[in-house]
Amino acid sequence: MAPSKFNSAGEGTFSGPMADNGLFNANSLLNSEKAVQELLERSPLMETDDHLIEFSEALRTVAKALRKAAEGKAASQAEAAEWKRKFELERTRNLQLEHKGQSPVECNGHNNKRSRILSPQATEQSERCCGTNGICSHEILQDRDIDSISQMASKKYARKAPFKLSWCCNGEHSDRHKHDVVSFEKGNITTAERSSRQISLKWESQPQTVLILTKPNSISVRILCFEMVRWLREHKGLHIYVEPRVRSELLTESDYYNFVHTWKDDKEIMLLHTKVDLVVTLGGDGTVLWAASMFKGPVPPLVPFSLGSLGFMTPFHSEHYKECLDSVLKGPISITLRHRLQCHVIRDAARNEYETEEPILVLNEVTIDRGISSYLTNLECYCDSSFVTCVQGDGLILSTTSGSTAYSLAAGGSMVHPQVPGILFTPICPHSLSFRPLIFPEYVTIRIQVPFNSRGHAWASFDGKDRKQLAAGDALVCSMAPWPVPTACQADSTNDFLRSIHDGLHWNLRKTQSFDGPRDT
Ligand SMILES: NC(=O)c1ccc[n+]([C@@H]2O[C@H](COP(=O)([O-])OP(=O)(O)OC[C@H]3O[C@@H](n4cnc5c(N)ncnc54)[C@H](O)[C@@H]3O)[C@@H](O)[C@H]2O)c1
Ligand SMILES: Nc1ncnc2c1ncn2[C@@H]1O[C@H](COP(=O)(O)OP(=O)(O)OP(=O)(O)O)[C@@H](O)[C@H]1O
Repeated sequence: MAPSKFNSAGEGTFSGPMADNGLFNANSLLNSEKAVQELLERSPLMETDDHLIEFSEALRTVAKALRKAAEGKAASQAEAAEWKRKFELERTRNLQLEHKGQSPVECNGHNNKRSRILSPQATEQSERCCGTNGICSHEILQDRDIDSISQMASKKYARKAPFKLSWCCNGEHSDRHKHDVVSFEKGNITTAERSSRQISLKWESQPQTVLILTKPNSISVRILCFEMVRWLREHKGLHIYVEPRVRSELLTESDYYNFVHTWKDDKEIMLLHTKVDLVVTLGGDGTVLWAASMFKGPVPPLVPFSLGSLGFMTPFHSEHYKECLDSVLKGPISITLRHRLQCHVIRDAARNEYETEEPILVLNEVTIDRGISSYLTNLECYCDSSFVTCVQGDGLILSTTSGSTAYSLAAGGSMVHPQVPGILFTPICPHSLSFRPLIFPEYVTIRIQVPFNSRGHAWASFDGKDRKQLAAGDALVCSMAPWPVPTACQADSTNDFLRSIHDGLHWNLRKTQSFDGPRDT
């Protein structure tokens, strides 16, 4: 019987009596007399074991040597990379100083033969980076040998292909170089600004006019409004605007409130931002959304007082309204620039785009859903000129980062800090297991198209209001609006955001694990 190459466990065995590594194939040896003979003639088993031990020892030594060599190589590569990095840093810094017309900073090393002029700033820098007795990269990198490396490097640097960066806006290339955002001096791309950072508002002259917007049908809001109007007039001497409804309420209360201004029509509302220094809201998040919706263009700074149940965007407590308003009117105040989305509904029936519908600005989100239709929505989504996906489900939310804690969150979108510029793309009940939410950068334009073969209509709603029907062939085009909503912070943007997700949503609240129990020894 021919010996099998595999044993019953599926492991490979050797077909010959003696395998390459010196191990025996027991089956073939037992089945062959010749093999037994051979075995007897060969060295005893004991001796073979000794050889094996010797061989494995030798292998271990070789492996050790190889490992040592590899470790040594990795260490020297890391060291070389570190020196290269320091060298590049130093060279860039010197080039920048040369560019500004200053001589490069030199360190005052103890054994340095070259004469070096040290500015107090440079000495301070040297002491900070290496201590008075240490060796620092500045010192070593400016020795003669390194100078020649530097010359070589600058020769190499001169061969680097030059380039320019330009910015593309709405499909058109602009030659304007955004040096304020990204610099690209001599082939090195560096980001200067990554986002709008924490913004502080400082009044250059005393605010004169305040608009107070209130949640309707709330007694506590009405009482606070009466009180606040009187205080702002008597203690701050401010002009006060309120909605026509509120003015009637004030006048019903007393003729005293005759000084309060209001408006008659939409035309006057359009001009409000030119008259009003500050907007105060008394209500919940809905009142902030309401206030934002009144301004179709620039929005004055908003001071939102919390008189609702949740209050993600309302960090000020109404009990302390005098202290809060005092400090806001004095300034400076930290503000959160809340980006808005600008939405256009484009009707297939219209002769040209933007013909009939005014753009709508949203602070939270625009939602396209199936409304009362019982059919699955079918929405084709494009980002600039690229096809994104087809939404088949209950609908889609295009949200700002401020709105990330509202409907988008309920639909599974991520929470995003409101200062992050971006557009959240969150499906509502998608009929697909793999449809995860996306976040697009702020410069894109998103187009949601109801296909011509759609079974039902879709409905768009803007910050939960103003529902508009979208028929087959209609589209909604959405991009970042140029007018954000500046809201005053209680502390700062990040602190307020974290406080709202902790207090409002009880985010990641869990009982702390007790100290006693199993632990690592
Ligand atoms: N399933 C949901 O979670 C759901 C459904 C519909 C609408 N909404 C949200 O309601 C908003 C309209 O608010 P409203 O007060 O006029 O209606 P509303 O009175 O129905 O209140 C909706 C709730 O959403 C909260 N909210 C609003 N904006 C928020 C934000 N940016 N972050 C966290 N929570 C926020 C409000 O405080 C309120 O508790 C819509 O823009 C939408 O985001 C949520
Ligand atoms: N000045 C206003 N005029 C008309 N409607 C308003 C005005 N202010 C707020 N609203 C609407 O009233 C509704 C409730 O407002 P808001 O969310 O501020 O109060 P709330 O529901 O008590 O607060 P919360 O949602 O935190 O519980 C919202 O739909 C909002 O759009």
